[in-house]
Amino acid sequence: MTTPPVTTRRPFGVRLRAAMDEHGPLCVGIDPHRALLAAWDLPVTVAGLEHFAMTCVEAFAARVAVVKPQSAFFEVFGSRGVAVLERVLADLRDAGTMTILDAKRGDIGSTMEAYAQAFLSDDGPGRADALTVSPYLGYGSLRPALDLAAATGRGVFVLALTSNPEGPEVQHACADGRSVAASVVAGAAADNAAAAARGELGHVGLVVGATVGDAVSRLGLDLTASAAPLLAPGLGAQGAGPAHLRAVFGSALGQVLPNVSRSVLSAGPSVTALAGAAAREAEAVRAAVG
Ligand SMILES: O=C(O)c1cc(=O)[nH]c(=O)n1[C@@H]1O[C@H](COP(=O)(O)O)[C@@H](O)[C@H]1O
Repeated sequence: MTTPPVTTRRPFGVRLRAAMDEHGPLCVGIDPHRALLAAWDLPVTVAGLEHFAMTCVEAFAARVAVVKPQSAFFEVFGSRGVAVLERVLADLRDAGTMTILDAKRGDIGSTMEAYAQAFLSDDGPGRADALTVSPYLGYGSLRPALDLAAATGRGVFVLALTSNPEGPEVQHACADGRSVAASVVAGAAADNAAAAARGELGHVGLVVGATVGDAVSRLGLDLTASAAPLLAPGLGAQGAGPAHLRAVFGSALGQVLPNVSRSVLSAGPSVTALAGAAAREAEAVRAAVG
């Protein structure tokens, strides 16, 4: 049996709550789409990627609660792109800004252990404050990531109701009288029980898109009791707005961390314009969830 690491870092949910209170509950994505590189007059090369990503770091570090780099847009450039991603994470860490690495990992437990080491351990090269993970090999297969996150003061965001139109065919499906999404929420609630008892957010977050309409109530998901931070993508480019949040999340509104990527990034390449767009979005979501 391996000895769990000892951390002096405060629990993820506590740190996230403090960041949301300080800056407003907003996560800004760094998603260097080819079209955005072109719109910023940058070449679709590693140098263009690096310029884009470092401009985002300058604009958002110490200004927003959380920054979420999307791994795919770095991986597409190969190992040099991944090196840029690691620099983004390191610079945000140095600035004291929380990060969610959006890599949506999920595999059998023994492989999940390696993903956990890579992204959630204190010496992982791609370490972030939290990692997005996919539960479709079974919630329990995520155990190495769930436990290492807890031990190192980090978190995970487990896909529950994703923002894309194809999600419901899997996530609304029922077995033994409950939906797949409900079983994911139940798993998070069990892992967050101690934090819930302290009145804190837990280390196991859930992804619930701002685009899912009435699915939370229709499927009977008790998000409030789960004490899960709720990452809510879908604002802006995917059609949802801050005004949709109340209807989607109801009494769990205080746990919601909305994400925006393209709609803020399209304000670039000016650092001032990017920071301004993020500040306006943070104000809009604070007003909507407050
Ligand atoms: O896990 C995610 O962040 C995520 C889950 C989901 O259900 N939907 C979703 O859009 N995302 C991510 O959130 C970001 C949304 O980007 P925009 O649509 O440009 O705001 C992308 O990086 C997506 O990969």
